[in-house]
Amino acid sequence: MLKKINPAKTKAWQKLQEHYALFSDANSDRVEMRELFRNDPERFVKFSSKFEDMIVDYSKNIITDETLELLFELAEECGLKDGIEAMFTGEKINETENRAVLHTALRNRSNKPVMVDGEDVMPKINAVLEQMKDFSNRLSSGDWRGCTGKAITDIVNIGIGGSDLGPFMVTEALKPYWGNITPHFVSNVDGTHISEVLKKVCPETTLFIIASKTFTTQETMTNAFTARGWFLKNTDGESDVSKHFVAVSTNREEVEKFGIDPENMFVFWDWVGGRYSLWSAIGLSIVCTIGYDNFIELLEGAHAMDMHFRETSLSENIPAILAFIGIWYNNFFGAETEAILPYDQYMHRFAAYFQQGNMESNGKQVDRSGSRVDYQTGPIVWGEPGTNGQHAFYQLIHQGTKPIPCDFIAPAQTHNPVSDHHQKLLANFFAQTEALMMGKTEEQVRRELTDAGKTEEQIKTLLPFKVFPGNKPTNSILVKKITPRTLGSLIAMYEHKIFTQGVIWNIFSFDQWGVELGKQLAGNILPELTQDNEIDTHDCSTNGLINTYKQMRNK
Ligand SMILES: O=P(O)(O)OC[C@H]1O[C@@H](O)[C@@H](O)[C@@H](O)[C@@H]1O
Repeated sequence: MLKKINPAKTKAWQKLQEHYALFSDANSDRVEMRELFRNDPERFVKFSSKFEDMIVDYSKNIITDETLELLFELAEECGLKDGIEAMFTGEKINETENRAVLHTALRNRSNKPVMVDGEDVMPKINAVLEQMKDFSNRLSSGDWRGCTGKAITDIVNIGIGGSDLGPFMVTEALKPYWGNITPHFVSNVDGTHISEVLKKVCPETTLFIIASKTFTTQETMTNAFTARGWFLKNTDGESDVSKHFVAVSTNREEVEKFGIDPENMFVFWDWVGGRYSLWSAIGLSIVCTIGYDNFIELLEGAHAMDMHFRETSLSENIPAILAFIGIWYNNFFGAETEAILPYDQYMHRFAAYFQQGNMESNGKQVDRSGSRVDYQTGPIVWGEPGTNGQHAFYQLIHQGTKPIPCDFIAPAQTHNPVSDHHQKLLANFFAQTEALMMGKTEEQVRRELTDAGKTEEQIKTLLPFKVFPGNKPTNSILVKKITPRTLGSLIAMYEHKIFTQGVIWNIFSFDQWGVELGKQLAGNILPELTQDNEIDTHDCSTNGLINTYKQMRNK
């Protein structure tokens, strides 16, 4: 089990707090990155790690050897190493749901046994993989026929949260690997989402994958029933449903109730968390889109990162180091957010994916003993692909008042070598991380303005606005190319970063009770919306909004 240690009460935490004074804004002699770089030409070599075709450069952080040493001490005091073993060996570390956490078993390509409740889970994982392989081969070869004998050309994954974000992000990131099946994704209960997707597909050649761990999620079931209604309206009869609807779930009973043949059901298990489920049967839409072999490459890449995370000492451990640096800013510099900035258009959903990964996992205020924490936990995670972000929100990162550590991610090789686009893209990547670190001093600005022929008066007026403080931290993650394997490693790297932080913050990262309340209340309100009568069962704001909505919808 994970230890229950208040990180803020550890010796390392106290030392980190003292150490922070060196870098604090309150210290007029503070140590800044510019100086650290000036004093150590080896800083890049020292503070970067290679992993297969990936390099993670964390040298542009406000850290010294001592900072990392203290963070390693913190991790040791909090029992990180034992925690990692507990997760990999199937201990029920998701205590509030009494579940193991074994997304790593789903990509355990060594096939060594992983035991849960005395049972090796590998045979059943492999059996589902075979079923996914067979199914996707039948789809792409045209062996699986729709109701009028035509081959399937489009799949629609209906799911939400973990049953949508992972497959959507991965299929987008790996678009260059698509075969002859086009994927579509419907998640939002807003009827616009399904309506727009249904406009693009033809019932005879479309297969719906209803993806839901519980098979009770309101949004997914509503969209699934709408899809079934649309399909039946446009074809002839109930019997055809089996050729056009398959399910991915842990809940056989509900799948059968919906009318999906259990033969067409792909199972997974309660030890797969929703937001960690793309490696399970939830990845069916990925398999159908990029092919089974590429999906296996994705699993292989993740497995390689798993091994690295499990077996490498903390001082060389990439996910752990990223986690420690995150804690450093979150808990000592008071950073509230982190940006993930992929310089790769195909990865445009990567930040959104890890927004859920991070915020649902570590958005917790109660520690593992059930007490309110007295320190900050999970950061707000956000981001957009470069260079679009540069023209939108980088201003605040450069010159705003909030510290925002950023991860820059880019491939050295593009799938679309169009003239010099990629060099321009990467020039921006490198320039931004350099500018964020170096900033622009008063002296530089003064020289520039003098060279531009400005008067002393003009220089004085403009100077404060044109100075960049710099000292803004970034991690740079450069991969050779975005392949299924590299993507698998990248995702696993961030997953383990989240895990590491959760262990140290002494919170449970694998439950999500916080999403329940809204669901419950929506369930109470829905029947109140069916009639036009005035409602007075809530607070005056909620009553007022509901009653105004009822008036508006009728006029
Ligand atoms: O896969 P199902 O059960 O439909 O859940 C979909 C999503 O629901 C949300 O409320 C969260 O709990 C997510 O973690 C989950 O991925």
